[in-house]
Amino acid sequence: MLLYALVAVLFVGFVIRHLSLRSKLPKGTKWLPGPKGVPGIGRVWDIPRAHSYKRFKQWADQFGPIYQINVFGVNHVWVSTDKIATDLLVKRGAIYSDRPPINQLENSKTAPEYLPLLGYNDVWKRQRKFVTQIMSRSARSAHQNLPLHESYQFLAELLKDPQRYEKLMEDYTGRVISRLAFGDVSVHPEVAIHSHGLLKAISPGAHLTNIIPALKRLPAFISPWKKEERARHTYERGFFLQMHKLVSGKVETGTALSSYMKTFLEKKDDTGMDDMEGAYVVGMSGLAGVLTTASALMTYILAMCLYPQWQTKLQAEIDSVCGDRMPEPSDSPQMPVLRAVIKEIMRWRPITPSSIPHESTEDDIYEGYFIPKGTHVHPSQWAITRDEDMYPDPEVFNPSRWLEAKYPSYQEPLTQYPNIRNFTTFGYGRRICQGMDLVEAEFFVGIGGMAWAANISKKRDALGREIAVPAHDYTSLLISRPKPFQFDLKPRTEKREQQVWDNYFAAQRQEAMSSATGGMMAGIRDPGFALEKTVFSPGEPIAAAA
Ligand code: HEM
Repeated sequence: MLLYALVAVLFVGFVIRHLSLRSKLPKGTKWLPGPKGVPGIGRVWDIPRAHSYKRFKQWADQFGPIYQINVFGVNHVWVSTDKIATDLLVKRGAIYSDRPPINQLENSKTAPEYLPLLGYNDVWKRQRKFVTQIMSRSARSAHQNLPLHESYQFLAELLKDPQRYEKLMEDYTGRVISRLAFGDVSVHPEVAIHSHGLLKAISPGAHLTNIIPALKRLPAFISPWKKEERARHTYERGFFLQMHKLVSGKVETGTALSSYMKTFLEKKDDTGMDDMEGAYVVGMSGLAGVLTTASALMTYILAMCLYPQWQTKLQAEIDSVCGDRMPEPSDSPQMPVLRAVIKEIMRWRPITPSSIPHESTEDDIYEGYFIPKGTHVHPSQWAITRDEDMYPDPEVFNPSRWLEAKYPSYQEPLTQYPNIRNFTTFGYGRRICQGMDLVEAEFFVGIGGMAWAANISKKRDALGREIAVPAHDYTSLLISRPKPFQFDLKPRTEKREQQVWDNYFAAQRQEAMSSATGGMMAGIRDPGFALEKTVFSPGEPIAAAA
């Protein structure tokens, strides 16, 4: 009975909100086109929980590159070209940089916790400033070698056990970010656990609260969502605090490795943040860096199964530029094909296809259309990367579109372009992703390394027939990835396999030596990692070096 009364009150609330929104159209302006709905709930029944971005793209095809839709009393604007997204979110960034609330979380806009989810307020400003500083410091420092260092272990593990690719990719990106954030590689499994927890909490498709905002007002004792969120949050908070304590202890004894947390502790007075906020902003950087980057590595395998000609072209470039060795970041200007494959992966299968919405803080008029304050603006990555004027035959994985002048997306010089910086899939304006430099380095050696080391192809069944690989069977959380599929991954040659292992053992030796001298890699050995070589006898290169 209580529940029915609540639902009735909420419904009336929606209708009133809907009608008051409709009545405020300024003179001489019009509403954006869009699918019509029922007062109060809008068009909610027509939005699927899985892959809703495909429905939003269909509506873009019908109503144009900018349209609006009401969902539970909130005005949503969907943008499907890079130009309109830039006009609104970059050029008018002063009024389009707020975030909508995430209803599953408590106070996501104001609590000094998750930087990407904060409103456009002073908490966001100080956190963003701090992250800009640590990211640019770390990009300039020796930390940029970490992806290369970690890629050696990643490739060795992948050759040994390719079907564990999802876990191995998360391990790779998790190790890099755990070293950067905490100077401690051993915590990467826990960083991954918290990344999955937060991803589920903020994904529209995972919790009804994120679709029906009013459910947030249900008292805790009848809300399973609140119970789940409190448990998740307490667990995560404990981890961030534990990392803060651990690094503080090491700073005091002079044994802390360089890390975002160490920088925070040293510069705390300048940051305007207290310990809890500092622990969160560092921890959040860690969580942002695991699942996003790993998703694109998974798409690389899928793309190579479906478009093997690009593996051949990529390997030809690698062999001609690098000879026998693995690609390294300094090879980048000579490797446009590798950069084009990376960029095409991000275009073909955007990692956050539904996009991360901005919220407007003032009424606005765009080309005669009225966009009221409080509108949730979605720069639809799925649609923008399928804009046929910019990307002809958008469903085809075609890195040539970045390499040949006949394509609209082509840019010169090829020593510099294509690159992924500021690409639509990293968002827009004042809220653009802060991890782009790191991601670029991780992709270059992670994807370049896979192409250098291994041949990927469709798997064959016992009768020698190829097992089909679905071109788009992706998960439906905010960060999307291909659902597990079967493939074959084999070393390109025996010699290459040997080199993968040699690189791996050399990296281990470097860590051991660095550890002994207290250098940058000191203490970064992963205590949980015990990789055994399958083809060559384990430990051989280490013994040879000793
Ligand atoms: C391929 C990997 C990644 C993708 C596709 C990605 C994508 C995005 C997107 C779409 C946004 C929202 C932008 C907007 O609102 O307009 C964002 C924000 C953010 N990203 Fe990334 N990201 C990636 C990796 C990373 C990494 C590795 C880090 C850090 C180590 C990171 C840190 C952040 C932060 C801190 C924000 C919040 C910025 C703000 O709200 O002011 N991201 N990212």
